[in-house]
Amino acid sequence: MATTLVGLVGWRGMVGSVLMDRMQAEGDFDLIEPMFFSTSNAGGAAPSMAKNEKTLKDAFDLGALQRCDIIITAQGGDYTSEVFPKLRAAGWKGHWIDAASTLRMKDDAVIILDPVNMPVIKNALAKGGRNWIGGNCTVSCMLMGVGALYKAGLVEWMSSMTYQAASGGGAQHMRELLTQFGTLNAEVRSLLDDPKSAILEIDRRIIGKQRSLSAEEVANFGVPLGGSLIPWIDKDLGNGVSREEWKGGAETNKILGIGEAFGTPAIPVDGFCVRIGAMRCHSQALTFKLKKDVPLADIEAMIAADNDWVKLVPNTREDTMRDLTPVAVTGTLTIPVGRVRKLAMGPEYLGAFTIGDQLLWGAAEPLRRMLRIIIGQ
Ligand SMILES: NC(=O)C1=CN([C@@H]2O[C@H](COP(=O)(O)OP(=O)(O)OC[C@H]3O[C@@H](n4cnc5c(N)ncnc54)[C@H](OP(=O)(O)O)[C@@H]3O)[C@@H](O)[C@H]2O)C=CC1
Ligand SMILES: N[C@@H](CC(=O)OP(=O)(O)O)C(=O)O
Repeated sequence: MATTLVGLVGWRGMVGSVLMDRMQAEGDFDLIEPMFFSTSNAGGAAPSMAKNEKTLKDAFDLGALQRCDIIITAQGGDYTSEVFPKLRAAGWKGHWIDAASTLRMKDDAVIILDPVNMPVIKNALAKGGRNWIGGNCTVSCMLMGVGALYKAGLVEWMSSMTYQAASGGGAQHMRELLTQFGTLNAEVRSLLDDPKSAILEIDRRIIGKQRSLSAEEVANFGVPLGGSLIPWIDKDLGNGVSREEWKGGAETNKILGIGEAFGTPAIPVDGFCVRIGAMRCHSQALTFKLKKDVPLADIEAMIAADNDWVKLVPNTREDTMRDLTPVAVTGTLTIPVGRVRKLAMGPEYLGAFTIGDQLLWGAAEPLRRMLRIIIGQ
């Protein structure tokens, strides 16, 4: 059988680079013939993973794209909006695997997170599905951690309070955060060097600096993030809900194959999404109302056994501080779930805290795994 020709668009961006690393680490390139595309450097040299197609193709060249059996894109929503409809209109029947949110809620698209929703993916594949979209990073990381409770039909509702990293906004946001930290540090460096300096003077200078950062210094986030937080992520839907918060409910249900579109009642999922000064891990505090009182040990066992990446962190101070932080999780596929305990509201109320690297399970990993599912490896 001819090797599957896979078009790669957005491979040098932040999500794309993580995707390339993972594909190389897992030997995915051994199974495919890659064709690399660019929106800015068509004709340039393709990266070292190229085999027969050694030059970059124009990412807007429908003819070149149509040659591909599968296209994986991490180029962004604008690219998807521009190219995808034209490709389908031109009769292209290949598989489209996409990191952007543009197509997620379309009826003919599946949000891919196979350790959680393999049955939904398999069912769509059997029916001829061809549009496979990575989920919102916060939702994907949450479901990798506590999907077991949903699969067991135990969740009446869930509320999540998130602590989302700068990387969710893109590379420039990560740079801006670090630049702000540097500016703030420089503002009080001499006072920090002097152990006898007054902390309230340091505090006064820091807030003064934060409030006077130039427009350039907050160009990406809009307001200071270093030493602060921003309780709004993504667009304002006009009803008091941010688009990131809306995705929590809409995407969780769609991933699980429940809700109106599937003829079953949706599970209410809601909360507040907050940007904090972490680099690339999204953390979230979860509150569940369970349908019944389940012993804590059974809940812990269910979570721990759900998939190969989830890691139950014992609810102790020491374990939490060692294993349940963005610093511990960054760059790994491990999804720790800790602080699991019954809440004071009653035996059906469960609390948990989970963290995921939003560029791995939150973006790149589901895409390369979908490629493997399609090619049957
Ligand atoms: N950031 C995130 O956390 C997540 C992002 N996504 C989605 O993934 C998509 C891409 O996001 P992200 O990877 O952050 O975007 P980037 O801005 O890092 O990359 C997007 C494209 O920008 C071009 N580009 C221009 N200058 C540079 C440069 N200096 N270095 C690298 N690339 C450059 C590249 O295209 P070219 O090579 O053609 O010039 C690249 O493919 C978005 O749709 C986003 O919604 C999904 C989940 C999480
Ligand atoms: N909105 C997420 C990142 C992201 O790209 O999400 P989505 O793939 O749903 O657009 C964040 O800012 O943390």
